[in-house]
Amino acid sequence: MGVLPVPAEVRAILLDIEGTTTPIAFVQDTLFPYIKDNIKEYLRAHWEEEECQRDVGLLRKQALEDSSLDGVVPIPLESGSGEEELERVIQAVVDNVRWQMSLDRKTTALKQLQGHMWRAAYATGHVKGEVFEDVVPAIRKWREAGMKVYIYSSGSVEAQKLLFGYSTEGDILELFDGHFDTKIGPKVESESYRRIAESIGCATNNILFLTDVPREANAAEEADTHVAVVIRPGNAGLTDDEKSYYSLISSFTELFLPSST
Ligand SMILES: CSCCC(=O)C(=O)COP(=O)(O)O
Ligand SMILES: [Mg+2]
Repeated sequence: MGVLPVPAEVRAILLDIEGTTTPIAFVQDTLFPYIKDNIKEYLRAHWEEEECQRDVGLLRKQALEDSSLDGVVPIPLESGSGEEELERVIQAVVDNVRWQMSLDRKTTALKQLQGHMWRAAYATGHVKGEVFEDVVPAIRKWREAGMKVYIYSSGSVEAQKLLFGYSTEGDILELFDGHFDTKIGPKVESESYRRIAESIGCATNNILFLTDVPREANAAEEADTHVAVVIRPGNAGLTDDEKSYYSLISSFTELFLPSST
């Protein structure tokens, strides 16, 4: 096992979810199929609700922005009433969501709807959020050492709170000082890390960001944030250059805080 010393100026640890706190397989094989299998029924059941209409409105706007992309599915406005017309619009939403998911897009519109759909899956006990076994004990130790701990995931803040609120380790939301999603900006843009630092009330170099995705690490580093790339079972492989360039950890226990004993 390696040891990665955390620079003394780091005051906050910012965590990615998929591939970092949580197996990619849980997201790909449990969470995403739940959306694909249940979306049509969900839309039929919740269509009249304000939240559902807001989600559809966001998806429609995103589809317009995506209009130059290959395979995009536009979402028409309902013209008139009647079951057939409703089914036509719902089918367009279903096809749009399936198209976005086939490309693993991280649009806020898609992530908002997914977060709302997972609510029932977690609340009924159908799904429990998976976290790697080193995650909870390591975060507890970091917090005891005075470190702040935040989440930054493409999954919506609501989806993040469900995953950790209904996790295999119980409700572990108390471990986090705050949550960020794509509303602050995409994870592959350095400006997002500057905004996060501003929101936390620290400098970008007071933050250590842990992620499985080198493009995200690169964006954070451009903003002068410390980074380490996390290697977990099931994560995408790294190139030799990435392996030699980035600090790597395969467990949170490998982080060594200056004040740890
Ligand atoms: C918050 S659970 C859902 C995860 C998700 O939808 C996703 O896109 C994961 O992205 P991440 O930024 O955590 O790698
Ligand atoms: Mg990730």
